[in-house]
Amino acid sequence: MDCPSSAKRCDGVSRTCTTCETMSWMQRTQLGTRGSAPSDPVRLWMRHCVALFRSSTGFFAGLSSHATHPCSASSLAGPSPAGLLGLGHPMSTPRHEQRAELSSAARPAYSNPGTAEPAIGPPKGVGLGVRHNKRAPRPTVAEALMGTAARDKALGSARAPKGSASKRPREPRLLPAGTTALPGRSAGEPGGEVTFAPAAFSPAEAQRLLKCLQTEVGWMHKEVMVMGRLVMQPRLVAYQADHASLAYTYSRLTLSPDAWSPAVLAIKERMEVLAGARFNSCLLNLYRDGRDAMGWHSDNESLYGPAPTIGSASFGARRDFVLRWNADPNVKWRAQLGAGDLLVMHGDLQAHWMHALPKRAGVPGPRVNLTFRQIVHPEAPPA
Ligand SMILES: O=C(O)CCC(=O)C(=O)O
Ligand SMILES: [Fe+2]
Repeated sequence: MDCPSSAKRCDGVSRTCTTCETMSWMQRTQLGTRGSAPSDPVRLWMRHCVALFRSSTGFFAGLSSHATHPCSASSLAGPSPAGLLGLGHPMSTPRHEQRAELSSAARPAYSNPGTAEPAIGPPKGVGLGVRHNKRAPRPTVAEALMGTAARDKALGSARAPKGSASKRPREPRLLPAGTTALPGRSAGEPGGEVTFAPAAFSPAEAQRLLKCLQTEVGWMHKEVMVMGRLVMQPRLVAYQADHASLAYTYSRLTLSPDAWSPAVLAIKERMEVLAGARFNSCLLNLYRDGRDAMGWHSDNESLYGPAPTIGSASFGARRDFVLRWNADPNVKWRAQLGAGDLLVMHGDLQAHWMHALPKRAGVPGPRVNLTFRQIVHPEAPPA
C-alpha cells in the first residue's frame, strides 16, 4: 500500500510517562469473547445495530474531504461490524493524576512501516448501541431490553450492589461489547461508562489504516521530565488537531499539533459516530512492541473540561488495556484492544478511574493507538 506522508513533524513535543503495573489476571465474559455467534435476542439486536452502523459510516465516508486519498474515509470499503451505544452521565470535578511512566531502555529506531505485519485477529464480536446523549441520562440499550440485573449477568458487568464493597469482584473483568456502567455508579452516582466496539473497522480496513498511520504520521521519540529527571518515553508519539492553537501541555512540555492526516481523519469520523461527540484533537501513540507501554493515568486535564469523552482507536497488535477504580484499586476492568477496535470513555470516568497499557511479553508487532479528545478550554499561548 503506497501511503505518502502528509503530516508535518512538529518540534519539542512529548508526553509524560509513568510506571505501569503488570496484571496477571484474565477473565472473559460471553459477550466479550470474540467471534461468538449471535444466538440470543441481545446479540441478534446487536447484529441489527451493526447494519445501522455500517450504513451510517458509509454516509460519513462519502462526506470526506480526502475522498481520493488511499488513507481517506471513502477508501474504507470493508464492512464495519460495530454499532453505537451511549449513556448520559453526571458531571463531577476531575481529580488530577500526574502521569509518570517507565522510561524505555535504549531501543532500536522504529523503521518498519513497509514491512511490519500487524497482528490482525480473527473476525470478532460486535458492538451495539444508540446515540450518546450528554444531556439526558438514558439506560443502555441492553438495560432497556432486559433490565439491569439481567443485563449485568449477560454482559458480565462488575457493577457492585450499593454498600457491598466487600462483595465487589476482586478479579478483573473483561469489558463486554457495548456500553457498560463501571462499578460504583448507579443512576445519579458518579462513575462513568465505557463503550467498547470491537472490530469497528474490518480486518482489511484496519490493516490498511495501520500502514497509513505508520507512514503518514510524524512520529517522534521524546524525552520527558519525570520526577526531576529526563527519561525517554516507552513509545513514539504524535499529535494532530483542528487548529494550531489547540496545543497540549503537561509537565512543562507542549505538544504543537500537526494538521489532520487522511487516515486519522477517517478514523475520527467513525469515532464521532460511535461516541456521539465531536473531537478537535488526537494524541497518537505507537507502541513498537510489547516493551512499549503507558502507565496508570487519567485523561483529566482541565483543557478537556470536567467530564471529557475520550475516544480510543487501536490498530495493529492486540494489547491489554486496563481500567482501575480509584476508590478500590482491586477493582479492574480489562479490554483486549485489537486491530480496528474502538473504545469510548464517557462521563466522569476520568475522575474515578485510571487506565494503563501494561508491558507484555510476546506481543507480535507494533500497535498504534489514537485517543480523540475535545479541547474546550484551549491553553493560553506562551507569553
Ligand atoms: O494505548 C492505549 O490504548 C491508551 C492510550 C491512552 O490512554 C492515552 O493516550 O491517553
Ligand atoms: Fe489515556
